Amino acid sequence: MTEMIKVSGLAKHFGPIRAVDGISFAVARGEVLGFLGPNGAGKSTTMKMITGFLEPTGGSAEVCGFDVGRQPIEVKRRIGYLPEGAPAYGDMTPLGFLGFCADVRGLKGADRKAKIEAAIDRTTLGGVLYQPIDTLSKGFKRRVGLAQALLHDPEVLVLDEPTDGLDPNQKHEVRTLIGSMAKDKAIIISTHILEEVDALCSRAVVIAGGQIVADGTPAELEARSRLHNAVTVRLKKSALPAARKALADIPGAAGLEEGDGTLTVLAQRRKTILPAVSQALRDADIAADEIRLERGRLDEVFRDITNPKKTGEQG
Ligand SMILES: Nc1ncnc2c1ncn2[C@@H]1O[C@H](COP(=O)(O)OP(=O)(O)OP(=O)(O)O)[C@@H](O)[C@H]1O
Repeated sequence: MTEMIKVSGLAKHFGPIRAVDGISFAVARGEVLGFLGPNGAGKSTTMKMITGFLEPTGGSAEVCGFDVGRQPIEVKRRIGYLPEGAPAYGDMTPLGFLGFCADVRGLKGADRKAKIEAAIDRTTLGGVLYQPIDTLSKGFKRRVGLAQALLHDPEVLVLDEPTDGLDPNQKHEVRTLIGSMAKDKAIIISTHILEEVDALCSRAVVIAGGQIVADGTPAELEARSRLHNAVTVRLKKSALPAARKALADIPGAAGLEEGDGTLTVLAQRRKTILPAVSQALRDADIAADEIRLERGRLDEVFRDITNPKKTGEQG
């Protein structure tokens, strides 16, 4: 596993505010790391330090083996950054802006032309190349920001809320684009959207109050959910009382919850209860409309681990 991004004890304090408070993690080639956290958790500040836009108060960040503080040019050559809100020069056209970015990056001649064309292609900007960026829709503005980040085909991408404010189709397009690039790059995206983590990320780091509170695959995080391995049974209302009785004493169960026409049998950690639930219903001659095994819910886990006042069952 090649580590492309390595963050060690990184910290940023703004006076008394500990925006980032000593975080460490690494991202390998082929990984899409989802950076998750509530507002003000420190996601953007961390990204600004990894990309060299903000100097850390403590700790260090490395990109492709180069230290962000000591070797900033080497780092900037290898990194593409979409800052929060995808800022660009509004009176430039996308073509003018990408040309400007190519010049700043020192691209020349045929290589410059080919890289601009490739970035336009990947972000489907062809139809708006000559329209001032200020007059573009939010979705197209975001694509201009992405095109700028991809322009030099960097090995590392840091994308701050790349799908924020986009409509569902645009979100899907941007996710597909990021997914298509994942194989040979290391990518960090920050997001509030948990389904994005499921759809796109191989790993999620959850940050709250400037500190890492969870780090694992989406499946590992879902396994920390109260609902992980629970079984939900949908029934006709008339069958509910009998089902409640039949499901009251399942081996390995941790409780029974009732929803609208559903009963959910919670499972004790690492216990499989689906066969026993099906058997109990059969034994009582109860026909269920649906029996569903729950994977666990990322949103529930996220709320639990980022809200210290609430105590959830955590592994
Ligand atoms: N330049 C600054 N001066 C003072 N405080 C700052 C500065 N930049 C960020 N902060 C504070 O640092 C904390 C972390 O902010 P940051 O923008 O990194 O959070 P975030 O996780 O990206 O939040 P969001 O999801 O809302 O974008 C917040 O309390 C914020 O107010």
